[in-house]
Amino acid sequence: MVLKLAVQKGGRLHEDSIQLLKDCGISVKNGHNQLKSTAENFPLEVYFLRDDDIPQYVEDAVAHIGIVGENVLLEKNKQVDTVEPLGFGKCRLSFAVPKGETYTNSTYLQGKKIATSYPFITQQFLKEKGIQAEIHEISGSVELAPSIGLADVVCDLVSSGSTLFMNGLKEVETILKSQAVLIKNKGLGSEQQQLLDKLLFRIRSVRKAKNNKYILLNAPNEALPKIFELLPGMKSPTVLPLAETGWSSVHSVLAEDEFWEKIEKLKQAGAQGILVVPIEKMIM
Ligand SMILES: Nc1ncnc2c1ncn2[C@@H]1O[C@H](COP(=O)(O)OP(=O)(O)OP(=O)(O)O)[C@@H](O)[C@H]1O
Ligand SMILES: O=P(O)(O)OC[C@H]1O[C@H](OP(=O)(O)OP(=O)(O)O)[C@H](O)[C@@H]1O
Ligand SMILES: [Mg+2]
Repeated sequence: MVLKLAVQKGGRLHEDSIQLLKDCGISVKNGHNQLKSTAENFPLEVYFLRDDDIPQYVEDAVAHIGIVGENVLLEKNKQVDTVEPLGFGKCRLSFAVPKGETYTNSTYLQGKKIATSYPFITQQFLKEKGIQAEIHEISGSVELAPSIGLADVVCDLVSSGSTLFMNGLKEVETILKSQAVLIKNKGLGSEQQQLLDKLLFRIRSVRKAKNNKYILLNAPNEALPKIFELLPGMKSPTVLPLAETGWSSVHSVLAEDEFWEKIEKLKQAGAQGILVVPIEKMIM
């Protein structure tokens, strides 16, 4: 019994997908042009595919699970379950217009010609807003469309915005925020579900660890109550006496997103010699 996983063959999600497996202790070798690989130390078979095909493969149970962007998942509109967001491949699907244009709201799009690789999502948005527009589907280099007279507007993926900028366009409306997600077939057997649960446990431990830091600091004992308030830790902070009397070392875990704010407050409360180290795995 193996779990079959579909990942992107190349492109934006490939490396992060393989790295995630690696962080989960699963090594997958994929040589050049190799489209299938078996993990060495987990009952996992990996298929390397165009991302567009992944939802269909998972719906059909050719692959039990897959890693794909939410943008592709929504566009393909297949019957699969989303299991877990994976925190990479973050981007948004937005309308963009030539930078000299004035766009106040979506009524601007009425009667316009829109170039996109996401005709289904774009059409849904227009329908919700009651707008009639012409959608011109193209599979790549969408940002070029206005400058060569193919369209008035584009609806495409944006991350840093540099592709839009380089093509004289400006982002005017975001219709979807996306990241890579783990999807699964709706009718998984119990053995595959068990393997998926095992994999998911590892993925969650890895992701939790990435979102947290281990913090060590020294503080005078009278500052400890204030410091405990700032550092609840996984259960409660670890406190060890320092060789110098009246001082302690405090160890705890801190969420990445509240990191800088907390560090300031800890310093104000009397913390010194603060060390922050990455956590490799975090099992709750
Ligand atoms: N600029 C970006 N920053 C971050 N994530 C992105 C960016 N562009 C795309 N993505 C995400 O990565 C996914 C794959 O993007 P990529 O450009 O590699 O797709 P593709 O060219 O369609 O590849 P394929 O050859 O597999 O069809 C997208 O569907 C999206 O979820
Ligand atoms: O806002 P930015 O950071 O510039 O990123 C946006 C660009 O990234 C993606 O294309 P990608 O570079 O993956 O090439 P592709 O269109 O050939 O897949 C997307 O289709 C945009 O063109
Ligand atoms: Mg694709």
